[in-house]
Amino acid sequence: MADVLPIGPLTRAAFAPFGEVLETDGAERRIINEGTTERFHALACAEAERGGKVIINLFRGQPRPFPYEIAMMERHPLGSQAFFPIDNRPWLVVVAKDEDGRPGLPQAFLAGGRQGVNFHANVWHHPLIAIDEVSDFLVVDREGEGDNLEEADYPSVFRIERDNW
Ligand SMILES: NC(=O)N[C@@H](O)C(=O)O
Ligand code: NI
Repeated sequence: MADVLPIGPLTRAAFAPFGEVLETDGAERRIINEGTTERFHALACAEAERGGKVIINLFRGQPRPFPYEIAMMERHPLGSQAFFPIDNRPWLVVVAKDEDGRPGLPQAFLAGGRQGVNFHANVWHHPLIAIDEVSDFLVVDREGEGDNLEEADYPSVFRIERDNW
């Protein structure tokens, strides 16, 4: 019987061990362009180790079927990876602490439609989980030499129920 994962709200404090939450609340706000624009400054810094370059992508995520099974995690040792939803729809973020080179217990967060995340380099996370509809995301991550993808399967799956948030 798969363990059902609790799903918590995405907050800066809860997500701090894994990276930053990208949102306007609590951000450094600068008024620019003769007062016509608010700049929410430096929400996170992109990392691109070993001479890699930071690239900007669009991801179009197919909605995951629920109940959804978390059976694996991945991480990017050489760079960070940031996701920001374009369609203003909620999505799921699943991360885990490292335990001797393997992902520990998954931690699931429900992200709002105006909340993004920046996974720090080498942080275990599940690949993009879109909910209910095809969803587009702006993604900032690293391109360059070296193997920037490490994957790990869990010995048993964890389940995410649709009515669990
Ligand atoms: N593979 C890829 O570019 N995407 C994953 O890293 C992901 O976290 O979705
Ligand atoms: Ni990734």
